Amino acid sequence: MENFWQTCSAQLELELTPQQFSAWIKPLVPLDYENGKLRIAAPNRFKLDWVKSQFASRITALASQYWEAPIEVQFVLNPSLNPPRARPTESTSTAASVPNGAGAPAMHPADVRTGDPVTPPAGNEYANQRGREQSRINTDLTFESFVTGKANQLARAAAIQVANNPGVSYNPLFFYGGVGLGKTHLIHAIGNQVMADQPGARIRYIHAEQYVRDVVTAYQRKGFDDFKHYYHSLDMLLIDDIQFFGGKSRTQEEFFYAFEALIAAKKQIIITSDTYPKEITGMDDRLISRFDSGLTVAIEPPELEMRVAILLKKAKSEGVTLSDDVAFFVAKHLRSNVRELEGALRKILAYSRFHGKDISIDIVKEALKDLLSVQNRQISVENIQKTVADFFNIKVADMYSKRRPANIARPRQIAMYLAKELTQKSLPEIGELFGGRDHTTVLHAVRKIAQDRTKNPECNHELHVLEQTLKG
Ligand SMILES: Nc1ncnc2c1ncn2[C@@H]1O[C@H](COP(=O)(O)OP(=O)(O)OP(=O)(O)O)[C@@H](O)[C@H]1O
Repeated sequence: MENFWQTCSAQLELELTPQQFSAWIKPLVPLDYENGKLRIAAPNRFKLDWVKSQFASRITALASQYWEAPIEVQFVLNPSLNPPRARPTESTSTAASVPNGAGAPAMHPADVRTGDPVTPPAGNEYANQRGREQSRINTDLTFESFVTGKANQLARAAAIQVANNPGVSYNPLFFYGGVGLGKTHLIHAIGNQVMADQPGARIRYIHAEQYVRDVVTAYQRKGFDDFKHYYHSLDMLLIDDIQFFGGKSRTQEEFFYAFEALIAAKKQIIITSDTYPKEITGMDDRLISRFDSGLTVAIEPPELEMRVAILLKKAKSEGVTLSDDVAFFVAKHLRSNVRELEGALRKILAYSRFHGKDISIDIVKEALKDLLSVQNRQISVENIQKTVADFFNIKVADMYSKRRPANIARPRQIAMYLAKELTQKSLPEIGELFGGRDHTTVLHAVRKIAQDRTKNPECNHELHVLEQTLKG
């Protein structure tokens, strides 16, 4: 029983973020195991419900693997583990002076990904966390832990510039790019540096969804004065995934006032979004034009070498040395984003530890079986041809035809480029699949589109949309 729990927690520690592990798994206590039934105690109802909904199936799978038999896992409440403490009530919280975050008694579990505290703070804990909570900066997300490559070097340079001269150089600074490419990481890195340089600065990181919730709360409590006072008096506002404001006019209006006040006072604003300002749907034009009034920088999906560097660095920070061939194998197969790479690495480490085997390509194939088969299934040249043809409204047959009008030739070149980027096929193989074309034709297409992509934001955006569609 004890042995099982040690193995199981070691495994989960690898699979989860440190915050998740210490918030949800560490407080659990295994009670007993009998006739295929395992009982695990959670310290309170909140944790019990969350663990049940999020981790029960994983713990059950690990238990079944350990005992090599189907196991029923029961989660029970064990209040003696942690006597109930008084939760902060609204009157003891700072809801009025600090919207949501610090004021809300219970943090939404979704905030785990943003690095916000995951447990509802109580009593002294609450008081101790206040300073950190008010900025919500995740101290792990720094420039040092951010790997740079072609895909993000411009964004990083702009971030460093702004961190060195907040409110002066580019205001607002607007980062856009697909999911899991490091936008959140980069804005926390700026926040961390400014906090270190100016410990008294009033900095606030907030996810746009939380900002929307704050507006709703202010509305319900008739607390807009406090809301305005708080946001308008910040020294730096970092707002993540602003596309969530789309279609929410009251939120946009409040944000507009905050934006104007902060910019006028030369306070730095940094914004991230999954797309560039003009493409955000349901966003007021006056906000769009303001978003674009400082510096707008894209973060691209990482190239192969950068993916390898990220894997090596992340493995090293877990105390594991990954061989180059393993890192290249993973990086070649998982191309979409850094979050996916991190998840894959966690799986590999957990798998190798659980089975007591060194990490090799075979172990990686086993550990990532599901992930790799999904990738292989999704991205075939045929799939790319169909997706690109649909996107440009041409016939799939035009992908193989000899016709060369521009409205067909360009989508065909784009499809060839994507085939090279997203599949393992060689240039001659791709040529063959595009109506028996020579490999030099494919090479020309790949180079041309790669070049266009760096020069033409419109083209880059099209490719971005296509890549996201293909990766599902
Ligand atoms: N260049 C990088 N170097 C090191 N780690 C990175 C890099 N880019 C991203 N990461 C890591 O990948 C994970 C996802 O990154 P992040 O949350 O910043 O993505 P995002 O672009 O904000 O995505 P979303 O749009 O989904 O919010 C994080 O754990 C982050 O630390």
